[in-house]
Amino acid sequence: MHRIIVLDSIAQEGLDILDAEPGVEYDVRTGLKGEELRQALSEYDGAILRSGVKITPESVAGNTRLKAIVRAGVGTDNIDKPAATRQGIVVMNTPTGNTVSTAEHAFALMMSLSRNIAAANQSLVEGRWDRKLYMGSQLAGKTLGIVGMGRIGREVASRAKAFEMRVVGYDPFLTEEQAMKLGIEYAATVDDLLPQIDYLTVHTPLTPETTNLVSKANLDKLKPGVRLINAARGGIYDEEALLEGLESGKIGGVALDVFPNEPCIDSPLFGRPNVICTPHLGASTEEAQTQVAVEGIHLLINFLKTGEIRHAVNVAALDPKTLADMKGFLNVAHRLGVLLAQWHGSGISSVSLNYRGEIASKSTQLLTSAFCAGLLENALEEEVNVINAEVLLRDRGIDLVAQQHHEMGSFTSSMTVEVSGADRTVKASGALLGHNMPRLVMLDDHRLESYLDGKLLIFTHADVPGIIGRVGTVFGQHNVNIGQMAVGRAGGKPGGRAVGVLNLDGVPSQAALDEVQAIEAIDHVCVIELPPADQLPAWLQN
Ligand SMILES: NC(=O)c1ccc[n+]([C@@H]2O[C@H](COP(=O)([O-])OP(=O)(O)OC[C@H]3O[C@@H](n4cnc5c(N)ncnc54)[C@H](O)[C@@H]3O)[C@@H](O)[C@H]2O)c1
Ligand SMILES: O=C(O)[C@H](O)COP(=O)(O)O
Repeated sequence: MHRIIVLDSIAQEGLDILDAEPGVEYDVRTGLKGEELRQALSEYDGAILRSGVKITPESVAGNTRLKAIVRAGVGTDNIDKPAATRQGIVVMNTPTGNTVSTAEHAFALMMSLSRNIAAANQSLVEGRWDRKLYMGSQLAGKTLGIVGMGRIGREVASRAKAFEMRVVGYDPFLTEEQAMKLGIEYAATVDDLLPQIDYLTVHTPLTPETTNLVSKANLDKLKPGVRLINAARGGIYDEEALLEGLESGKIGGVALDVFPNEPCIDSPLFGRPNVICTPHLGASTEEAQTQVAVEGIHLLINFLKTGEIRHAVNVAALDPKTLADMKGFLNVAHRLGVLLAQWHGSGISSVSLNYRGEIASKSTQLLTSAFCAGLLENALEEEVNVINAEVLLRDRGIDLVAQQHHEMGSFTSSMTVEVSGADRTVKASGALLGHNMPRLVMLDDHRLESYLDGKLLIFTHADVPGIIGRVGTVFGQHNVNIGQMAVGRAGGKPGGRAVGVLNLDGVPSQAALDEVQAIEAIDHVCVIELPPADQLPAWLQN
């Protein structure tokens, strides 16, 4: 049974899907924070929320159950993504469900500002008929600056064009050619855009670059009387600068839907002339809420039931077909990680992965994560999976490089991993037989073909006659059955170094290992425990 917690109020249509979904149960628990939120999250497999809940590092600390957090909306700035990633939790959003509603809200704010709708309404409510006081300004013929030409920015632009406005856009990913196609003018920088415009609307996330995009320092770049709209994130305009600009008359009006700290019920901007504020209502339409709730719930259910990852903001996407297609090789990658962690031992400082053949054109990023999960999983207290493995590895100062080679080697697909550190470098290659038979096909420079499961005894030795027989005799005497055996020679040539890999049915006693180690041609003996053949890591079990 997958358990889901709904942390914010979402549309009933989303809850209806949960009600009808077999194998899923859910609770709606809104208003949680602090320890109560941490405790609650540890009891569920998935969570869905809007902007009203803050997921901090403390909220997910020690959580070994939660696998996914879905934001029914766009901005995931209320979720500490590095903390979620470290905890192995996928964070997904619903990027398109509220685009049009938010664009319309930005537009509504712009129109309300230009025609004093809110203040004029209030004057009537208060019993005044102030026609002269509320002289407005027409949008047609005016210039609108849009910073952030993503989904919402583009919808605002197309509406502004319909209102016969001249539109100038800036976005680091907007090219002159794209601007032309959108029927807008291109600005190379925000500074180029600011002096030209009568209205400014921002549709970017809050980042170091967009914080205080309008500030006291650049007020003088604006045209007198400019009207500013923000339905993106609080903090993109410096509120002190807005106050100063309104005071001096440099700014003709301000409309805000978002605030640096929400909920915000007290601000020096509230109630001022030429200021309209709404309590983060951009996405609050029935249509948008239905879409984000339905999409968000589907994202959660699909992830929990099939492992499909869509619209993740902290990990690469993974559709069910790719997952099914790569399952066998993910298993190879994971087992190589478990093997090399033990074959190398402590002190790993770098990992280099090489993918060869058909697999090189697939999602090698995911294979790398699967390898890292295997490499770390027995060393770390916390749960390691494909979401957090790479971050946890890099956190430990381990360098990671991966390369793809599309030409085939001896196998249709293979991967080779070299692990170094503490004056030791070890190497292993893995391949897949059929759909689900992982094989070790090279260990250090020794070619071989060994199973990649269960208890292995690996021993390196001089390539001289009699070694295999003597090792077999030792295990026979100690009553440890050998299930399978593979041997390989360095460079494939006789008379040099060689390696033996035995699949054992039981763990050999120390006495048995000592006897093997005492065989003079043998220099290194190591017992390695891999998952049984039919056991997949939890993150690969869907
Ligand atoms: N008020 C609301 O209720 C509401 C609703 C939905 C979205 N939002 C917010 O609106 C914003 C935009 O949403 P979207 O769906 O259009 O996102 P989006 O990802 O489609 O677009 C964001 C755009 O911002 C651009 N950008 C990033 N840094 C920039 C910079 N320094 N200067 C200029 N452009 C920059 C990106 O290149 C991208 O094109 C987000 O912050 C989102 O959280 C608010
Ligand atoms: O980023 C978003 O999607 C908006 O800010 C909407 O937030 P909400 O879902 O809390 O209304």
